[in-house]
Amino acid sequence: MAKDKRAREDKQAESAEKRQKKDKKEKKLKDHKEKKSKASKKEKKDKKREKHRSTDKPQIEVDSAAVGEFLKTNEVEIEDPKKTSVSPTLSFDHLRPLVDSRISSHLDKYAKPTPIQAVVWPYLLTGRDMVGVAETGSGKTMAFGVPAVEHLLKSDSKALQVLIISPTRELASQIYDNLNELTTKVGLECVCVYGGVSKDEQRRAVKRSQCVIATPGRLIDLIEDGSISLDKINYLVLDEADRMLEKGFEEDIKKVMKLTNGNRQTLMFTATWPKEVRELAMNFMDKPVKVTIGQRDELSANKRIQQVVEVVDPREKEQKLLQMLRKYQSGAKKDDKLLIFALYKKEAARVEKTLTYKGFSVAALHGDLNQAQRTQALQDFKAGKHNILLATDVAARGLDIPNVKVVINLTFPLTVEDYVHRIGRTGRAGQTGISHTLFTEHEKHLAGALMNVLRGAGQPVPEELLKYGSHTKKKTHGAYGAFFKDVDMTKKAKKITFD
Ligand SMILES: Nc1ncnc2c1ncn2[C@@H]1O[C@H](COP(=O)(O)OP(=O)(O)OP(=O)(O)O)[C@@H](O)[C@H]1O
Repeated sequence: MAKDKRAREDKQAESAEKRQKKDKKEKKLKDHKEKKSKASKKEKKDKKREKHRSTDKPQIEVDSAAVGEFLKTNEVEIEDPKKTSVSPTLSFDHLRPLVDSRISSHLDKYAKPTPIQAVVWPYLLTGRDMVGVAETGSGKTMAFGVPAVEHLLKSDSKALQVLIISPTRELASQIYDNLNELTTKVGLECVCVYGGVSKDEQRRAVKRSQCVIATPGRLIDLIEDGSISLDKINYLVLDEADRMLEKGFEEDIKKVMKLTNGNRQTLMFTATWPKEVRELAMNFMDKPVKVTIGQRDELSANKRIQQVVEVVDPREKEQKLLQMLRKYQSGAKKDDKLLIFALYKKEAARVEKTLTYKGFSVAALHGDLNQAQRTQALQDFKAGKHNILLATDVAARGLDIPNVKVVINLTFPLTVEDYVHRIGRTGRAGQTGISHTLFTEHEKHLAGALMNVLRGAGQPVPEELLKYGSHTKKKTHGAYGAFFKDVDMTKKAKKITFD
């Protein structure tokens, strides 16, 4: 009996083992099939993506010696994991065969592409993901804007496909103005979506647009109330990308990215690209080309800006400010445009009052003002109605205000990246400019990083700055992202309102 039982058990064990082996084999086969089908789906997707993006017009042969010279003089660095061979569009003649004639004719107002435009256009027009780093005022808006419009023209769909995200309302509005000229010309529509103003018109415009320029807060509001859908977005730009990836915006960006088309082309543009945000950036891109103009991976300022740094006692700052204003707006320079940066909203409001009282013509731009006041201040400064603008870091990035001759840093910003952006409001599009910075012991932890920027741009380092040593406090991921954030002031207060 026992023998029979054991034999039965042996048989059962044997068939269980056989079944297990069979299951294993079947699972392996199934996995293999799934993998294969996934790979072929991806291949098809990639092919479709390339086909959709690639240009079929013949490219003009570019003189390789001229290209070599161009890359060298402009200190161009290109890191391309796919090692694609493309020639920069050194002139608009090189661009013309690659884009719709209405786009190239729109650019006729310029003599030639700026270096960042020349290098990134050929890559972007073939659908590559991109990190583009180039100095302030070097034409990055059109660097991503021209391929965006060409991308839309190549598409058969009239759906919302291009999304450009910016950290501030004023910058979103400026990008909109730039792109709207171009999209109107080619029969497409753009919409600008930002907080502080009514949503109704934005909702209506979204319905008929192919391109949206947005600040993250209002964009998410419109997504949540069902007024905007991102599932067809297949060309996405983060302008001021390092700021957009900082704490404060990071979660919003992650949310937005998830809702866009998985097949999307992703672009990140900025003048400063700190190491702290690079890893996060890579999560959103597929083998991006990285183009750097004149930076060599270091934080660097526009070399056409003369940088003056004065180390002062914090109590002397306002006195010094008055001296500077007299100096920079004297005689023939009396109508020169001057931008003063404060760090805090209250500080900006107080100094504006003092200067107005002393007879200066000042406009103010900071987060304690409502959107209408902010827009008016910027407009008045641009139009020359006021020749001084007193602002917080809401105006530090991206704003392209013609003829700002001098930038004054009354209070040093929280990071040296912000310093580079602030002073970059002058010396734009090939012009020169002056920045004058008051530096106090409160900022001594930034002295080392500031000295590096000064040296990198061939600017003098004041003796008094040296006394703080070259100690550089490492920038933390959330250093300023949490400090500045545009919030919708029409919304009930459920978020903390930063400047
Ligand atoms: N090819 C060109 N030639 C001359 N000027 C140009 C060209 N392309 C753009 N510009 C002008 O250069 C100025 C600066 O451009 P833009 O605002 O795009 O700079 P940016 O690189 O984005 O600067 P920031 O880093 O401060 O945001 C604008 O006034 C723009 O009209």
